[in-house]
Amino acid sequence: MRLSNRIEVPTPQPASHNRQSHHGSRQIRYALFGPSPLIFPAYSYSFLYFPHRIETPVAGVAQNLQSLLKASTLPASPDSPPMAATSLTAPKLTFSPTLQSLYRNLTIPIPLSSSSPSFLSLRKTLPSHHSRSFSLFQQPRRQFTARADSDNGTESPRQYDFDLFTIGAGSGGVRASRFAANFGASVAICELPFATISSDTAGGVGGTCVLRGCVPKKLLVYASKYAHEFDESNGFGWKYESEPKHDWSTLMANKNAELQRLTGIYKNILKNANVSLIEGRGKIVDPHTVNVDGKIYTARHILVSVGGRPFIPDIPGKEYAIDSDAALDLPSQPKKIAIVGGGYIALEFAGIFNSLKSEVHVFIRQKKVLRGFDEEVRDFVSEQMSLRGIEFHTEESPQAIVKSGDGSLSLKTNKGTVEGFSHIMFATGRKPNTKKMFIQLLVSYLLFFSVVSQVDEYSRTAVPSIWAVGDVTDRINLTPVALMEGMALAKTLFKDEPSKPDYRAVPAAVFCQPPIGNVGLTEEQAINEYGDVDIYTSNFRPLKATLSGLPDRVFMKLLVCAKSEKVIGLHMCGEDAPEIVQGFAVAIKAGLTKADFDATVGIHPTAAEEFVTMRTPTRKIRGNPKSEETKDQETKAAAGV
Ligand SMILES: NC(=O)C1=CN([C@@H]2O[C@H](COP(=O)(O)OP(=O)(O)OC[C@H]3O[C@@H](n4cnc5c(N)ncnc54)[C@H](OP(=O)(O)O)[C@@H]3O)[C@@H](O)[C@H]2O)C=CC1
Ligand SMILES: N[C@@H](CCC(=O)N[C@@H](CSSC[C@H](NC(=O)CC[C@H](N)C(=O)O)C(=O)NCC(=O)O)C(=O)NCC(=O)O)C(=O)O
Repeated sequence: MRLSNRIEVPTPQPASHNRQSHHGSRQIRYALFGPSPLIFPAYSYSFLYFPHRIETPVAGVAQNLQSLLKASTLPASPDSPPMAATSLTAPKLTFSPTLQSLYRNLTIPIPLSSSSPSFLSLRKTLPSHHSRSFSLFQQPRRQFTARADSDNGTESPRQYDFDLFTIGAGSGGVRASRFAANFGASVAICELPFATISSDTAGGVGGTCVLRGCVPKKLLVYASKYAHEFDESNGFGWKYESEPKHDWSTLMANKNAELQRLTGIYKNILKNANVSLIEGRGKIVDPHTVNVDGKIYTARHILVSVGGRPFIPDIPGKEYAIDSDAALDLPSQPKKIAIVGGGYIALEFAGIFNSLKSEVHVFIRQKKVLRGFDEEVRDFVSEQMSLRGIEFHTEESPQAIVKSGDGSLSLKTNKGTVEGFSHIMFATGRKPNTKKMFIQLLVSYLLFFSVVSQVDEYSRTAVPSIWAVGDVTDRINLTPVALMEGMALAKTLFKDEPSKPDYRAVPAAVFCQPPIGNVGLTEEQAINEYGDVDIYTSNFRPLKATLSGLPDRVFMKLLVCAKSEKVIGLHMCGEDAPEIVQGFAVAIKAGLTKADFDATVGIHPTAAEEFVTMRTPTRKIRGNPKSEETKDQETKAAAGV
């Protein structure tokens, strides 16, 4: 699509509304419901306004607001980028009673009237050294005069340095930026310099997936899986003169070289897409301004795609613990490791270290691993992992880590103390990486409470010009989902095609050993949602295990809605599960029925063929005792009986 010289923000419309085309500002009125600071966007065409007095209990924020007011008296830079010809009034925010009362409790009165320096007037008043950075990005690309919001329904054109400024060059940020640029927008993206371990000063183009998550993790999974394959090979006649040995430092060096290559590739992807890459930490100054290490950039839209960082609970001795960033880049392989947590990351690393012959203990605070997964899969995977030598400590919560004189670590839990660890890893979830991007001034205040993680269906935050995608938001934290969100946002903003990411039937995998793949509902969810569900399961010894002699098994499960006969959930734990489930996810997404599965010829001999040859339900769940009778009647009626 082409962009005219005047960009209009395609304002997402709720499904029930017809999209309206008009020249006035399309605004979102935010309503705060109840005491919770969740902000729900309610679409309307009224203007947003700032309250006349803003007081804040957050000293830092108040100070920032005061500094802004002070800074606004600085003389305008002679080389400032061209400002809009028409002077602009502040955008107006309509605050709900809850937010208004929040503000009433603030302590320092700060006048913000229409005549006060506003976010939009700030740009004129920046010191010259800030503005100079602009010239770096005066590339020979099309200049767009974006429309600015005004408070009388007429439009005042305003120029920004960029149409889109993205903070964070991970999967979601890169995807949104490069497609926005493809659609004709001028785009900049900022990211911290590369390092294998993230910190307040290091990150790298590529983000979590490429540098500290999916990709290096999968490389370590590949490395470790050989051990199981060596074990399997004996039964097939392979003999080794000596036990194969693994060299951890070779793996780390090769993995890090690949990460260097990939971060370079991602820089090139951005360059080729005409996206300006700015190295440094981005902070939002106001709804249209980003500060990157002291340089100021304005943008019609700001995208927050800063991802997440590992979270370690605050217990004594936590400084001795490592997180997944460190675990991916250890100088030496752990001899004996405790892994706290029973989620994706915990199980994947347990598999890696166990296969590489470290002694692995997993501490989970519940009875089972993988909360939220299908119950049978949860049981099956922990049985299989235990058979491979991992020791699970259930219902044990970490209380402290103690370092002994010999350097070894002990983990104290509610049930006792386990000693002698070379490493203790916490895989206890991840938190949005917003701590240091704060984001000064009122915006930070709003974002702090509404949190970037609370976005609407189009990824819009509480501030209309600020958007967020990927792990920083509280949605499904998976790379392909961030890619989908980034792409949808680029279409919404720059392709005149308002697009909502579709979270139905998102397939997922856990690369533990054996791995898990799933798509659709768990048994529990299926029964809650549909009541009457036919459950097909298969728990079998795969062909490979017959000669390998290893106790490996495979578990597969199909959930079928008894009424519609659609397959509404598909689960597998066993070799190649992620590869197999990716294909079947198409069938689930397309809403195919059990009859469609049955009509598909299997590929023999494969594990995957089981999914099309499960003939008899293992059990039928009937929430409504009459439903079977009703179904029979419907079938008879349809058949004209
Ligand atoms: N293959 C993939 O696609 C991968 C995806 N990811 C993504 O990254 C996200 C983060 O992964 P991960 O860190 O494993 O997070 P998860 O949310 O998957 O798991 C966190 C685990 O830590 C436990 N836990 C949390 N707090 C504490 C505590 N204070 N004490 C003890 N245990 C605690 C949780 O227990 P409880 O259940 O009791 O809350 C849970 O078992 C995942 O949700 C996923 O979206 C990560 C890796 C791979
Ligand atoms: N799936 C294959 C390929 C893996 C792959 O996609 N490798 C990525 C690196 S990490 S993966 C990083 C991730 N890419 C993807 O997830 C690609 C997914 C899919 N191909 C798609 O287009 O949607 C991402 O952050 N994308 C941002 C964006 O695309 O805007 C790559 O770029 N390789 C180039 C090379 O090796 O030379 C495999 O497992 O072997």
